Amino acid sequence: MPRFAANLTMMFTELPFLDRFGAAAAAGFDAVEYLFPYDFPAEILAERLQAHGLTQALFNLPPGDWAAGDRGLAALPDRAAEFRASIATALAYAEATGAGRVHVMSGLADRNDAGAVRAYREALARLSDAAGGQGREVMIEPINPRDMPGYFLDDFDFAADLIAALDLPNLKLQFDIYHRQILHGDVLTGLRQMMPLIGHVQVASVPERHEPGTGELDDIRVLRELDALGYGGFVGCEYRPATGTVAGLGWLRAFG
Ligand SMILES: O=C(O)C(=O)[C@@H](O)CO
Ligand SMILES: [Mg+2]
Repeated sequence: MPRFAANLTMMFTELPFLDRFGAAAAAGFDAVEYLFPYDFPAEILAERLQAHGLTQALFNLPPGDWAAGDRGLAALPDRAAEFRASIATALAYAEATGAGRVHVMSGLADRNDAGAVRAYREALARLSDAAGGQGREVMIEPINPRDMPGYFLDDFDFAADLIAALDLPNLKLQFDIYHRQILHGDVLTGLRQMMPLIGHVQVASVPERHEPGTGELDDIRVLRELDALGYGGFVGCEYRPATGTVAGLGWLRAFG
């Protein structure tokens, strides 16, 4: 059975960020993920994790200036120096929090631009090498253009082909079921084909991005397939609760 990680960027938003750790543990989670840890000292986050017996499943590298519209740096040739600096920042947080994997966002760029593709490949090789030295994995995640217009990595096959071509032992696919359904559909076949490449899974209903099982797809059936495929990693609950976070956790009971 996969282990479910509460996504503290989207869940428990009724509470201040640092209080979400305890709330997630009280709700039965033993792992958490979130977009970015950088607003808080790493030691404070580590203390929250330890106090509540939580595992840090994943977080993202610094994405550039999010408020100004940046959505990652990896495929941006003119931001390469900033990207290199962001590796050290992210890995210091990963070490302090014990996160076994980090997600690197590509940025907004044209996937048909050879310069962007070259920068992306170089960035992934550099990051994977640095993270691998600490025993950590690196995730890349295709994101749908409705949520993130202009995002470079917007195709699962492109991501899978790139991972295969780069052949880096710790570079993996972040398979977000929500993005997969919007981008391509054919979710079960995608999972079956790409399972050897998958290092992290996330789930939300389509199209509202609410609790699993409340949208157009039988998310519970999809999650059971993960089990059948022998997936033993984390599933990040990256959804916006429709009403309250705890009130909306009924779907988790299907998994005991
Ligand atoms: O949006 C998603 O889906 C994510 O997993 C984030 O890490 C990137 O915005
Ligand atoms: Mg996601």
